[in-house]
Amino acid sequence: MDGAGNTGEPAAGAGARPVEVPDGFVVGRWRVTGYLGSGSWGSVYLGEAVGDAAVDGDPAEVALKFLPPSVGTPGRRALLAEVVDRERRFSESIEHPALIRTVAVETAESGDAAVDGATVLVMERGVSNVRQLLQNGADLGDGERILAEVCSALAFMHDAGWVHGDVKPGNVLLMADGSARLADFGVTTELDGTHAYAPRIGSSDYLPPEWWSEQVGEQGIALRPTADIWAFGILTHQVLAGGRHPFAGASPHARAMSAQAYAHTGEGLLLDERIAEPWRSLIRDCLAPDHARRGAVTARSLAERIGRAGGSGHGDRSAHSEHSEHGTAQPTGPSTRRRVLIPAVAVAAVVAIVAVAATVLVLKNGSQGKTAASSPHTGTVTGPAAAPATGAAGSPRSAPALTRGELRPDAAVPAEYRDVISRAAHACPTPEVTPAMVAAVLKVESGFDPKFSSPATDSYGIAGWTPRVFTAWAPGPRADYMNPDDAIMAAGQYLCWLDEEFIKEHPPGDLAALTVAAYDTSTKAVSQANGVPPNAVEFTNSVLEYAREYAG
Ligand SMILES: Nc1ncnc2c1ncn2[C@@H]1O[C@H](COP(=O)(O)OP(=O)(O)OP(=O)(O)O)[C@@H](O)[C@H]1O
Repeated sequence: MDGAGNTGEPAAGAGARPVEVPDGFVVGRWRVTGYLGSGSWGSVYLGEAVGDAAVDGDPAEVALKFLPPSVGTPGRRALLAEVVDRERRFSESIEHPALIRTVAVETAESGDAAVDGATVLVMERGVSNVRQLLQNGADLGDGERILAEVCSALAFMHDAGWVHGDVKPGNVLLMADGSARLADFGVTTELDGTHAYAPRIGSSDYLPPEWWSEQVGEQGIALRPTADIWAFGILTHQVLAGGRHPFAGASPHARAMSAQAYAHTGEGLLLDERIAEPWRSLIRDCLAPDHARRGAVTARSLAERIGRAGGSGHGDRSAHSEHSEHGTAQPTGPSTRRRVLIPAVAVAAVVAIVAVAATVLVLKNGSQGKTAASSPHTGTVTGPAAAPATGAAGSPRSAPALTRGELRPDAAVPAEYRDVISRAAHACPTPEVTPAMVAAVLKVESGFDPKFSSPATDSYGIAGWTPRVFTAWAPGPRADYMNPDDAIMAAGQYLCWLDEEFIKEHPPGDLAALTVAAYDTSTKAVSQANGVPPNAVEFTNSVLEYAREYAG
């Protein structure tokens, strides 16, 4: 299905709310009056100002985003703290008519243990978002103007030295007056030179191809304005083509693979025939396959092109009438709490509907392997790693038995994990990722111990996940690496991705072995070693041996 099927974000409102807040709950000068929806990190509620506590400039209605104080695993808590901090820093720094304004940041304190300590972002309230409109099949007749507004916000952010990092239809809110505003600044980050760094979080349908192979350093992954440009290209295509994504695939993961294939071959960009020039050429430029070529396309230049194409928004909203004619960020008068910076390209008016949503949160292990440090298997392997891997680059023995590796009924694989191991492997279309391979990885990683914990290597649970890496492959926003089902499904997905990468690249050597080696180290390490890197030989051989033993 064109529209709803591939906006890359799950249906709204499904599942438990990360933060349950009762109607009537008061935080700061706001009272909760209803529920709007939940995302990966928190829940958003409708709010109104409490009696005469409202101060000048407060909107009558607000959206209250509750970000929980301390839930989940240590890794998830750390990531959440970072998301909160980024939202706060950005909101307190800049303002623009096409950026959702954060009116206040509060901390919930009421004696309700489930809510107390939550950070609450008090925001202007949107009445709908572009994802909902596309999923509902609404006519986005005014799509060009919405795009103009989003682009003006991006140009402003980039000019002021910020990268949004999560541009997608669900983060383009539509206001009661019809105007569009960009929201959700949990990944937003300030540039330091040409780069900024962010946690490796994103919505896979909107991530540029190079994102998947970036190094993850101490500060996170490098994020450049070109990532926003790519995402804007995808967004533009979807807005102008009834929600259709420009890369083929039935899932966000598959479409991300298509985008990466396109980055290698230059083929596979499927522009919808409904889209007219000059929009087609604008999308093509935004979706230049590599960062370097995309670097020539600035959000400011796009805003100007859109203006020439007739999609430009114009007219100022009264509350934001102090503009720099040339788009140079500049502080205005005695702003109460925030530096107020306004750009040249302003905004206009549109549509509406209401609903809720949740987002795909993806994080991938690029160059560091599944664990940020070395795997915990060394010294714990009791399996028959007899014949060591050989060859200059540690090329392992081939593993013919792996390619049809269902689990033998008498294999020493705990019964309670067989079903999920099988599901995890069969979710992968490649022949190398089999139940036997997945089971063997678990055996070597943890000995099938769901409570496995190795703080020294930052790896935990049955699959030995490093928490921040797990987030990328987690089967859902609330998945837990200590939960065997979640950990095993994520391990299967990660193995699958690695195998698909090698299938595309055709490196020399046995694909199963390379996949296992990359699982322990990284695709980059395997490429550089032109085979199994020396430090992955023991792990790889152990896994292959167990896989043969387990295979029927
Ligand atoms: N300022 C707002 N006004 C109205 N609705 C909002 C506002 N901010 C968020 N929402 C809605 O609340 C829901 C949850 O939003 P939130 O930003 O937490 O998550 P998301 O963007 O859907 O997902 P993720 O956090 O995974 O990116 C969404 O339906 C979103 O449209």
